Amino acid sequence: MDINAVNALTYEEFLEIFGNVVEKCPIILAAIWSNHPFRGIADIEAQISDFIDSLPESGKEGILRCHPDLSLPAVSLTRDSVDEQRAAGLVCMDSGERTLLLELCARYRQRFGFPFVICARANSVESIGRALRERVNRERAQERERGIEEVKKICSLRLRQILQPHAERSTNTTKL
Ligand SMILES: NC(=O)N[C@H]1NC(=O)NC1=O
Repeated sequence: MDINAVNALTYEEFLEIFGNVVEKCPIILAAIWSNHPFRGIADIEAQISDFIDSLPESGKEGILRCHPDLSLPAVSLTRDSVDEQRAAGLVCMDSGERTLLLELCARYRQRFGFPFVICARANSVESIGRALRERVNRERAQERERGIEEVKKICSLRLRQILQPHAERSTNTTKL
């Protein structure tokens, strides 16, 4: 889909196609629709990023809370999340690795009050495990910002998946 096709969409169609580029936050896309026509993919991305940056801390934490924990059963995930977690190799983990990851995610959520968010497509089971062990010990403000950076990476790849579906993307399957 090119940018002219995007700009020709109705609001409802736009939301249907792009509504989940920030996980379960269609309101962000509903908001940036006010500024269309868009100049290109970078423009859409910048507008989403600016909108997120303009939110208070509670709003940013709200966005993080819309993300599922890694490694949950596929039935409770959006299609996008399932594909991303598969790309990182999270669906191939053995039960020991899964239990460890879930425990670390629970510890993180308990400490910060929002889930651990990382761009799965840019990582492997191994690097996700490493990042979790490191990030669980950080400060809340630091993790709020880091989580939002990861949300933006996820968003960028989801936008490219829609607008440039044939471009190459990284997939990793390394073990924990
Ligand atoms: N918790 C978390 O990081 N979730 C996600 N990461 C990603 O790339 N897709 C997700 O749903």
